[in-house]
Amino acid sequence: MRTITLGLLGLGTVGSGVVKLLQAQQAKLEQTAQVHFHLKRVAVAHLAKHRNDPLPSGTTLTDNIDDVLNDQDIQVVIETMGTVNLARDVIKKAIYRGKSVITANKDLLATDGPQLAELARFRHVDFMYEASVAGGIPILRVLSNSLVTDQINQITGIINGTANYILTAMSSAGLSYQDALAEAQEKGYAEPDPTNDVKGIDTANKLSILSQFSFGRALDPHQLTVTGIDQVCKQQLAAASQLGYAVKLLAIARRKGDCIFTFVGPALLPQTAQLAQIAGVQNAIEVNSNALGTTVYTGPGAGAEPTANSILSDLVAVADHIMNFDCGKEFNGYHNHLTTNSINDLPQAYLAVAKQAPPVDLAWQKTSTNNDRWAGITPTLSTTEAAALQKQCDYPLLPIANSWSL
Ligand SMILES: NC(=O)C1=CN([C@@H]2O[C@H](COP(=O)(O)OP(=O)(O)OC[C@H]3O[C@@H](n4cnc5c(N)ncnc54)[C@H](OP(=O)(O)O)[C@@H]3O)[C@@H](O)[C@H]2O)C=CC1
Ligand SMILES: N[C@@H](CC=O)C(=O)O
Repeated sequence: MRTITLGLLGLGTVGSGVVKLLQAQQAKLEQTAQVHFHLKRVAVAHLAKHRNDPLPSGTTLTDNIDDVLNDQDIQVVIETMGTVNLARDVIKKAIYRGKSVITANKDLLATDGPQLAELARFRHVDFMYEASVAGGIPILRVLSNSLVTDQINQITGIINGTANYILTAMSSAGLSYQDALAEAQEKGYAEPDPTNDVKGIDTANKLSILSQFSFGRALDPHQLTVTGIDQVCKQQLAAASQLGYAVKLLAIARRKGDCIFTFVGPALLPQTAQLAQIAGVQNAIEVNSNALGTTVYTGPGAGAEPTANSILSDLVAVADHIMNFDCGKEFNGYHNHLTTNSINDLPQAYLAVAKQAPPVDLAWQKTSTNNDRWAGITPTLSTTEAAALQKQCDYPLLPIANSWSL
């Protein structure tokens, strides 16, 4: 059996998951791919750090990334370090040296994905990143393979495990925001710096990748209007629940003609909606398309083994291409010229929470009181009307998902 030699960059939550699963599923992997995988080198930042699991025999640990890049035996580099600038440099070098690359680094993909994909195509190597969106859910392959002949109209996702874990823990277990975040960090769901998780930036980065696979157009995350969950408080969650809604950090991209309308932020879903049931670290992506109608893909959105599983599914695909001298095809070769717009600018309904009752001239659909606070679901408001109402509320207005008309 032929051997494919691997190099791994990073041995944290995801990297150690890769090593563990590679060992545990070695026999099945080798039978499926008809290849023996040899993990030759693993690069880390801190050589002396205590590691729970020993590396397989024949694998060496280094704190010099060049040991991996300069090793001519290594055909596939798996990048699980994170960071943008260092990872970009390293991945470019690996590609230039004829190595295929697998990464879970959505921050890098959101900024440099198209350029790196182009470079890999030019150098006839593979560049794959199934694990970059929704951890263990194989959503990118579903979009690029299974739905290739379907026309996608809208994708709606809960695609940050940390944020969903925090919102669930705050609303169901009554945890404080800080305690819920600490739990998500301890379980390895959060990024080393969780700012991107809680501020919606990680969600925006993943939506950019999903949009590329759904509509052939990656989004520029810097041009998206993005709101996080760091301002969502228990009073809003309780009010939403009393009124029959759940608050979720949603990513939405909807195609209308030649435009993609986007939304990234906390929003209310009716408690009966399928996405409202997604709890803890689970993620979900609802796809609305012409041929299939509505399909929903759910699973763990973060964590060592789910993410490693997605990385190793990429490895099987890369191995197949190496064996068949067929590397260099784009992971998703669909490209379209589309403009973008923000759903936030459309008239929509909101959850408003205020100390005093709101102006009586608005036809409130539902109201309730919550301790000393008043809460209600507004009718559809223009952005000007919403801004005026916001001045009377002590918490940010939260939009009702899909109340906008497009
Ligand atoms: N955690 C998750 O559930 C998911 C994470 N991802 C992505 O996967 C990537 C890794 O995340 P995660 O495993 O959580 O991160 P961790 O912080 O747990 O691990 C990072 C690893 O990279 C190593 N590293 C950092 N800098 C360098 C360097 N300069 N040279 C060599 N090694 C270095 C660290 O070494 P050392 O151990 O010595 O400190 C560590 O082993 C990120 O891009 C993240 O966004 C994607 C999906 C899910
Ligand atoms: N921090 C991320 C990890 C996976 O991408 C998350 O919580 O979803």
